[in-house]
Order: sequence, then structure tokens, then C-alpha cells
Amino acid sequence: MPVPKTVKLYTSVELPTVGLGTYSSTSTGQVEDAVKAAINSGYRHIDCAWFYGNEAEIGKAIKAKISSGVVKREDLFITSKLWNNFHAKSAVLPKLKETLQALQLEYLDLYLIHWPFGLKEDAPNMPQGNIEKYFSDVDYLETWGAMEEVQKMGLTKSIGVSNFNSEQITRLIANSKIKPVVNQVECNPNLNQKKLIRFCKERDIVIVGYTPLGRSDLVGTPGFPVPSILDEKVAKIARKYKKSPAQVVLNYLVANLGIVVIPKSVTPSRIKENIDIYDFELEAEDVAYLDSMNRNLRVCGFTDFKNHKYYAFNAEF
Ligand SMILES: NC(=O)C1=CN([C@@H]2O[C@H](COP(=O)(O)OP(=O)(O)OC[C@H]3O[C@@H](n4cnc5c(N)ncnc54)[C@H](OP(=O)(O)O)[C@@H]3O)[C@@H](O)[C@H]2O)C=CC1
Ligand SMILES: O=C1CO[C@H](CO)[C@@H](O)[C@@H]1O
Repeated sequence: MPVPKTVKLYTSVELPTVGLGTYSSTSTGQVEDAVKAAINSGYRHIDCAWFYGNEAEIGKAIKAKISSGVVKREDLFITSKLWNNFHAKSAVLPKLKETLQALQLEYLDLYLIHWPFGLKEDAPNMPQGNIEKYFSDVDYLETWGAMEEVQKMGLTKSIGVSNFNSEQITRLIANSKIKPVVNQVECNPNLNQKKLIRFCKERDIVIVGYTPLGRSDLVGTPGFPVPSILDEKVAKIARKYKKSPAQVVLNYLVANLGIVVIPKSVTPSRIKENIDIYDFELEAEDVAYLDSMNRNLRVCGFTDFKNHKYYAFNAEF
């Protein structure tokens, strides 16, 4: 199947099918350089989040590329996400303003609720150990109401969710005025999310797939699935097309599963490689092999939160 360069959100906005992931790019200057390299390589979609703690550096890179005339603001699609401690209605606007200030932007293209479950505002951002005492029971419908308000204020062009299951999406749509345009979830050959993709497509919701390369930096970490880009047969398929395993996997996700991908890299050669996926089509037997790799194994399972009222991954999809 041919690889589309953009997909239409139901608001008619075009979302580039490859964006740059920015999680864990935290050493000084690292993400600034990565974003500049990405824009130079043709990326126009950057995935950010308050939680990643690096939005000020991303802002510097975007500002530099706009000031030097390489891109205009309207050429870019910038996403950010509201973290779990800030689900209360009163916290949403201040947190979005903080993000906009760090990114040096007047508006976002997309603002997401990062996870459906909340934490108390004064809890650690990523609590460990006995974490139930930190859970908040703020309903994501309350959070969504505030997301609708910030969209109406023009601070973000569109709003969406991340890590929501099909039941939560159904409940959200039934109880809101504005529908989410995107559900950002983990998606790679180990977890191909076909049921959730079909469910969202039927409702005009685009799936943005995170951890598309299976987070190769976690290789060997007990409990984490081996990324498909390290599979021998995927390497053989890659040789057949004179492409890399990462390019084969990203091409498969965009062309064959119909999602948008946000691979993270801070390595200039990989940043280029990860967007160079538009010039080949996988044959049916190769697609079938990639389909067969699905194991429903998650890198980001967040199982410590499994007893939270709004934990998403107890449902089938
Ligand atoms: N909504 C959510 O809850 C979540 C959202 N995300 C978003 O999704 C993005 C991507 O997911 P992430 O978890 O970072 O994992 P990825 O699957 O993007 O893997 C990133 C790792 O793969 C390496 N890598 C990148 N390109 C290649 C390549 N061509 N060949 C081999 N290795 C490569 C990177 O190394 P290096 O950088 O050293 O080149 C890094 O170690 C995040 O950065 C974030 O923006 C991620 C998790 C959860
Ligand atoms: O966006 C994210 C990046 O990955 C983290 C876990 O490894 C998640 O906590 C978070 O949701």
C-alpha cells in the first residue's frame, strides 16, 4: 500500500503521518538540536508533553527555525499533553499556558489528555511504590470540559486524548460537545491495536502511534518486549527493499495499519531515516509477517495504576 504523507483530521486539518517524538530527550541541548535536525529533514509535526520537561528547549528550536525563515508557524503541527496531576477543571488553562510559554507559541495544533486517570495535584508526577494514596478521582469528563473551553479560547486548534480505551471514548463522545480528533496510543508490531484502530476510524478519530520502534533503548530490560526492529526476519525484509528495519516498521504502521507515527530520536542520521519511508510499498507476504508479530505486549502498560478507577488497559481494547 502507498504511504500517505498526511491524514485528514475530521476538522479538515492535515496531520503529517510522521512526527518527531521528544520523550527522554533531556540532556542539555539534545532536544533543541533534534528538533532543528528534524525540521531541516522535512518534519512538520512535533510531539511534546509537559511531563517530558523539555518544552522550553523545543520552543527555542522552533523559534530559531521560524526566525531564520525555514518554516512558518502555520507549516508546523505541534502537539502537547496535559499531565495526570492537572485533571481538575481549574488546572487545565494554567497548565496549557505554561506549555505555550515554554514552547514560545500563541497556540497549539493539538492538546491531549495524556492519560485518562488522574493524580492529586501535589502528588509526585510519576509516583512509585504504594501509589494508590496519590490517585485522584477527577473524572476525565470534567477535564474534557476544560479542554473544550481552551479550544474555544483559540489556545489550541484541536483537542484529543491519549491512552483511552474504546469504552472511555464512547463515554466521552456521549457526554461532550467536541469530539476528540486523535487518540494517541502505543502501537507497533508487538501491539498492533487493530481493534482500537478500527473502532476509532469508525468515529473519525485518528490513531497516533507512540513507541512505534518499540523503544530500543529498553532492550534487555526485564518485562519489556523485544522491539520488532531487532527481529531477524524484519532485518531480512529491510534488505529486500534496501531500507532499514525501522523504515520497514514505520512504513507498515502508516501504510498498512493507517496510523500516524511519532518515532523519537536524537541521532541526526536516524531522524532523517525515520521520515524517509514514502518511497516503497511492502508486498503482501511481508505485511502478513509483520501482522503475525502481534502479541499484545505493551512497553507503557502503567500496571501500577491498574486499580485506578479510570485505568484503561483492563478492557480488551
Ligand atoms: N502518549 C503517551 O503516553 C506516550 C507518548 N510517547 C511519545 O511517542 C514518542 C516515541 O516513543 P518512544 O517511547 O520514545 O519510543 P520509540 O519507539 O520512538 O523509540 C525510541 C528509541 O529508538 C531509538 N531509535 C530511533 N530511531 C531509530 C532507528 N532508526 N533505528 C534504531 N533505533 C532508533 C532511539 O534512539 P536515539 O534517540 O538514541 O536515536 C530511542 O532509543 C515519544 O518520544 C513521545 O513523544 C511515548 C510514550 C508514551
Ligand atoms: O509519554 C510518556 C512517555 O513514556 C513514559 C513511560 O515510559 C510515559 O509515562 C509517558 O506517558
